[in-house]
Amino acid sequence: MLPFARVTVIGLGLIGSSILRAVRVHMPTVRLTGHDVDPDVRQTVRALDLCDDVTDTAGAAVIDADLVILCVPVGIMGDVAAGFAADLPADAIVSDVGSCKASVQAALRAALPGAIVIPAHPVAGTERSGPEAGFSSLFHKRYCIITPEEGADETAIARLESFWEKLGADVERMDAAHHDLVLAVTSHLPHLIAYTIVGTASDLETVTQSEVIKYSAGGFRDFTRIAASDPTMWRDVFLANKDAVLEMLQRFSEDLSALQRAIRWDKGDELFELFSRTRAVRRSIIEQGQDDAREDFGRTHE
Ligand SMILES: NC(=O)c1ccc[n+]([C@@H]2O[C@H](COP(=O)([O-])OP(=O)(O)OC[C@H]3O[C@@H](n4cnc5c(N)ncnc54)[C@H](O)[C@@H]3O)[C@@H](O)[C@H]2O)c1
Ligand SMILES: O=C(O)C(=O)C[C@]1(C(=O)O)C=C[C@@H](O)C=C1
Repeated sequence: MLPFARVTVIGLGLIGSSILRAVRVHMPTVRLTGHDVDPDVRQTVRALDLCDDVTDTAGAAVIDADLVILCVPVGIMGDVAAGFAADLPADAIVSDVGSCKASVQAALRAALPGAIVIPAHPVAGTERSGPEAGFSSLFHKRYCIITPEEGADETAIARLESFWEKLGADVERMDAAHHDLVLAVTSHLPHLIAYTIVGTASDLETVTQSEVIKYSAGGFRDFTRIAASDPTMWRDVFLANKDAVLEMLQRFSEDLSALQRAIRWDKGDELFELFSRTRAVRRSIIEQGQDDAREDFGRTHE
């Protein structure tokens, strides 16, 4: 049995359009409605025929929905929800895909008093954005973390879990604050480091006469992929998950200083020990099969 018959997606970029495509593949009888604030995006989604209806307002998109998923940048989730609050059916479940959860949860709760809100985060994405960047297998074998508030309706949680499982995701539950700490180190800090290193290299271009870009090989290239990620999305994530990111950044800075000291004082054994530990982390990720989907993605889309 299908968990929902009428699904509305608000924000039709990479993640929103991937959800539409995945629902079409895995639950083809579901009626899909989409809305995006950008008329060009709405036009593209219509041309790609990704859903049954594309509406010009958020209110019109939610009016007969039984699941509404917000796929907009985390900094505007609350405003977008407030914009459709008056049109939301009382029994509709509202969810989101935001990359951090505590602040989004609070914003949705404030914008939609009395509504059934079950936040979620599919831990799957790419550096690309917009409706043309989406693809139906994005969530396949990737985690989707659901962060229900204490006391949230178990039936609603189970329906949302079933929805994500049907899209191919492995669903886990987590407390929102814990989610934000974990993702600060596994996702947000790596993006911050990539933005920094590519920014530093590009500042150095005048000194190195463009050789940084010219000779950029494997390592730097990998960083440039991450550093090409959407500026609006990531500005919002860092501001919305400020406390957890700053805490992880503090730890990272201390570890970087220790590494700096080890290099200065020729402590080769310390460097070797760290690099051996990090190699083991990579191996255990591969052994758990966590990297397969990403490698498939790279082959298809680069
Ligand atoms: N990109 C990733 O790797 C990734 C992964 C998991 C979760 N997320 C989360 O998914 C959400 C969307 O990210 P994305 O990568 O799809 O971004 P995107 O830029 O591809 O799409 C966002 C869409 O939201 C629309 N939008 C902006 N303001 C709006 C408004 N007021 N009303 C309606 N639509 C509006 C934009 O026009 C755009 O089409 C973010 O919250 C992000 O944190 C992203
Ligand atoms: O692969 C990428 O490009 C991503 O950045 C995806 C990624 C991640 O950091 O893993 C980015 C943000 C999300 O909220 C979830 C997934």
